[in-house]
Amino acid sequence: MHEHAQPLTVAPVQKLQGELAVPGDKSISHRSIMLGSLAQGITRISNFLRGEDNFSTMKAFRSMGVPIEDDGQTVTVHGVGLHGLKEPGDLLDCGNSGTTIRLMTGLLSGQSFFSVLTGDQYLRKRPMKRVVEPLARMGAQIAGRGGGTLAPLAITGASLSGIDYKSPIASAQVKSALMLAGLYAAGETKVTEPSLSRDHSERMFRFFGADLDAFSNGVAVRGGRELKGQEIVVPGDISSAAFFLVAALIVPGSELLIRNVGVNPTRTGVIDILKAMGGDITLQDQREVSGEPVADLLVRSSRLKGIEIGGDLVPRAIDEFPAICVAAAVAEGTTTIKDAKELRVKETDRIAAMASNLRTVGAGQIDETDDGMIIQGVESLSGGTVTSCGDHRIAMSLSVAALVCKNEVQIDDVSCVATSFPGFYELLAKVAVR
Ligand SMILES: O=C(O)C1=C[C@@H](OP(=O)(O)O)[C@@H](O)[C@H](O)C1
Ligand SMILES: C=C(OP(=O)(O)O)C(=O)O
Repeated sequence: MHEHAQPLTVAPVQKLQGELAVPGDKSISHRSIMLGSLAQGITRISNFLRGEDNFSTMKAFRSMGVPIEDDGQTVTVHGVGLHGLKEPGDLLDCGNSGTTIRLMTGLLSGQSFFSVLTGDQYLRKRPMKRVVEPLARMGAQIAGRGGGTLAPLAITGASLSGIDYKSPIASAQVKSALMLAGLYAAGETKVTEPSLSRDHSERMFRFFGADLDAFSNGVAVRGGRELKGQEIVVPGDISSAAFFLVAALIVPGSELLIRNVGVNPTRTGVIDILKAMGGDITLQDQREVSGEPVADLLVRSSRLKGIEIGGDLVPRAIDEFPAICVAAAVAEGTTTIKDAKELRVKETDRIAAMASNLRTVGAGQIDETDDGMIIQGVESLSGGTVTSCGDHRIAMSLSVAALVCKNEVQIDDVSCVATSFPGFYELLAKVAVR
């Protein structure tokens, strides 16, 4: 929980109607600051996500001597070149952001200085061995709590050599950490994944002129080539749009047009899943912006049915499972989620958090498994007092569930929503008919 907990009561709605645009993509916003900082020349970023996680990344680069301005419209990064970062004078605090700490661990491994990465109480519990271990094989010198598996992580810059890494998990954070280290490594750094995770790093590396090959299940980066500053327009975050997709599907009589959403195929698992459940979602005006596919999403309320979700779909929808659980809770029949063990090591254990909170608001039978859960849908939910567990996606998912509860839902702390979706409740109020 944040220092100042912000409890909130969410009441049911009649329906959702209208148009909205969700804020910029979190993953792409992080990467635009990182590559912009390492590039030569200026990078201008519009629709940058002004969420706490991205501010953590911004602050870290500022404290390594990168001038970054934000006039409220455009973020301007004055790149210092591949070898222009300066030793930070203090700890780099990554706050709640797994993406910041894991990508920075890779990036900092190949610098010529010492740095220490830490984060909040949740981040300091999340597994770091997944990046520390392959980076150590490249020659990185990283020490940390728990035998180097937990933050804070202390990194002594070292000279790195490329490796051919077969990652046991489909994780864009692991892949991207090695890609960033690869920019500084001798030879080629290759990462193969069990199934392709989000490929924003691959796309942005190419956009900035890095030397890389992307293939169906991974990427190879060759270091040394300077990057060039770019103009980046960040698409809306499909992970944020997901809350409105689920909300409009489950509240009868709703219709929403969500404009300007990133629909990179490595991220559209949530659309595939909701459509397979019977959801009426249409992609309109598909286009490409800064090397990323974008569309407007039209969603109409639908009678959903339970399905089985597993395999390659899971990494393509990893952050949307809390919202998908809400859809499953009011769908007809059984939804089975498997191959999703990664959900247990996010900001909180998202399997346990959703199972227990949904039970509290009157969901049907929910059984947790090691790598997922089995949810029996019910006609309607009742309401009650739930906990966000300090996790932004849990807070927003429970807020969506509240829209179809018979009674109000009290959430203990929604301050965490600012991590990825500042303005979420204002947008919800804008399209809610009460
Ligand atoms: O690379 C990224 O920007 C992200 C990768 C995913 O994490 P993993 O790499 O741990 O799957 C995702 O859950 C996270 O929100 C953002
Ligand atoms: C898991 C998430 O982010 P991170 O790993 O960057 O903390 C998320 O945003 O749902």
